[in-house]
Amino acid sequence: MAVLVCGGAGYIGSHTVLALLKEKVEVIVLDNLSKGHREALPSEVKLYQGDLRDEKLLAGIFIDNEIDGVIHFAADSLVGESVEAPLKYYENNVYGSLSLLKAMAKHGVKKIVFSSTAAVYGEPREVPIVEESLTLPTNPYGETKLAVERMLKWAQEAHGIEFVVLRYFNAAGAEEEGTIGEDHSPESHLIPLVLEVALGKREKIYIFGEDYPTEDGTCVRDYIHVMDLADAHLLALKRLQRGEGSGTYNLGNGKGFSVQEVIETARRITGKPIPAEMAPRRAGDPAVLIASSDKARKELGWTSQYDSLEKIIGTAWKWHHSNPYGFKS
Ligand SMILES: NC(=O)c1ccc[n+]([C@@H]2O[C@H](COP(=O)([O-])OP(=O)(O)OC[C@H]3O[C@@H](n4cnc5c(N)ncnc54)[C@H](O)[C@@H]3O)[C@@H](O)[C@H]2O)c1
Ligand SMILES: O=c1ccn([C@@H]2O[C@H](COP(=O)(O)OP(=O)(O)O[C@H]3O[C@H](CO)[C@@H](O)[C@H](O)[C@H]3O)[C@@H](O)[C@H]2O)c(=O)[nH]1
Repeated sequence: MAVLVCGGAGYIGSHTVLALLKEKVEVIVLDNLSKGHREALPSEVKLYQGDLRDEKLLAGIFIDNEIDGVIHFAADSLVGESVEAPLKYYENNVYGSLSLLKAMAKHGVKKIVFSSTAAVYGEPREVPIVEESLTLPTNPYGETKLAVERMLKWAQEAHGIEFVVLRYFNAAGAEEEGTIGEDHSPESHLIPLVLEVALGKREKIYIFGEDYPTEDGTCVRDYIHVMDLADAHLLALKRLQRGEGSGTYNLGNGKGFSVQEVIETARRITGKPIPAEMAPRRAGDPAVLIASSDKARKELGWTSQYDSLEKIIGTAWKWHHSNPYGFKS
C-alpha cells in the first residue's frame, strides 16, 4: 500500500515516516519545507516539495501514484502566533485541508488520518479529558483544527471518506538512536528549550506562571513520545483498512508533569544545572491538560512504549546532544 504523508518532513511526520518504512509501507511525502527538513527523511523517500494548497500539484500526485490513504500533518501549529495571525491559520490549516479533501474526493482516495490536538478542548472542565468532553478552543489554532474535524465528518457523509482523528497532547522525545528529532525554528516547546539551556545555547528557561492551581504552581501537561504517536498512525491506518469506520482518539500517557518537574528531570538526565526564572503566564495556557487514551487503547490497540518522563526526555537529549544545531537543511 502507498501512503501520502502531508507534512512528512516535519517533526511528528518524519518519525511516522520511519515507522511506516519499518512496516514496508510505500511512502510519498508532500511538504513545502516551511518548517520541515529534507534531511529528516531517508533518501529513498519520494518528496514532492510543494504546498498543500496547490491544487494542480495535488492532482498530479494523485494521478502519478496509486495512493491508498493519506496521513495529514501539514499545518501551522503555534498557539501564540495563531492569536496574532488567525487568518494565516485559517488559510493554511483549513484551506489546506479543504484542498486535500477535494483532491481525495476527486481521485477516489477514501482513508485519512488527521493530526488534531488537545487544543480543541480549550480549558478543560474535567481531567483526564475524554473524547466526548466539551470542545471549546481558546485560540485560533485549536479552532482551525476543530473546523477540519467537522469538515471530515461532512466529507465522510457526502464522499465516503473515512477518517481517524488523533488528538495529540504534548509531543516530545526523538527516535531512539538519535538519527532524527525535533528541530523547530523558532522553537517554542518546553522540552527542547530546556535542553537548549543544558547545551549552553540559552542562558536560562523562563517558567511561564507560578500561580496556577497545581501542586507547585506551574502548568501540568501530558507528554507523549513521538514514536508512540507514530505507532498510533500505523494502527489508525490499519483500522481504516479493516473497514472499522471513522473515529476520534486522544493520545497521551494519562500522566501530568509540571513545568518544574520537567526541568528537574532534565537536570538529572543531562547533569547540567539548567537555570530557570519565573516569568508571567503565557496567554491562553490552560493549567492542566491530561488525556484519557482508553479509547485508543481499546479500539486501536495502542499502547505507549515510552511511558515515563525520563524515557521521553532521555531520547530528546540524545538527539539534541549529538545534533546541537539540529538538521543542516
Ligand atoms: N508537536 C506537538 O506537540 C503537537 C501536538 C498536537 C498536535 N500537533 C499537530 O501535529 C502536526 C505535526 O506537528 P509537528 O510538531 O510535527 O509540526 P511541524 O511544523 O514540525 O510539521 C508540519 C510540517 O508540515 C509542513 N507544512 C505546513 N504547511 C504546509 C503546507 N501548506 N503544504 C505543505 N507542507 C506544509 C511543514 O513544512 C512541516 O514539515 C501538526 O498538524 C500539529 O498541529 C502537534
Ligand atoms: O519557555 C517555555 C515554554 C513553555 N513553557 C510552559 O510549558 C508548558 C508546555 O508548553 P509547550 O511545550 O509550548 O506546549 P503547549 O503549549 O502545551 O502545546 C503543545 O501541546 C498542545 C497539546 O497539549 C498542542 O496543541 C500544541 O500544538 C503543542 O505545541 C506550558 O505550560 C508552557 O507555558 C514554559 O514555562 N516556558
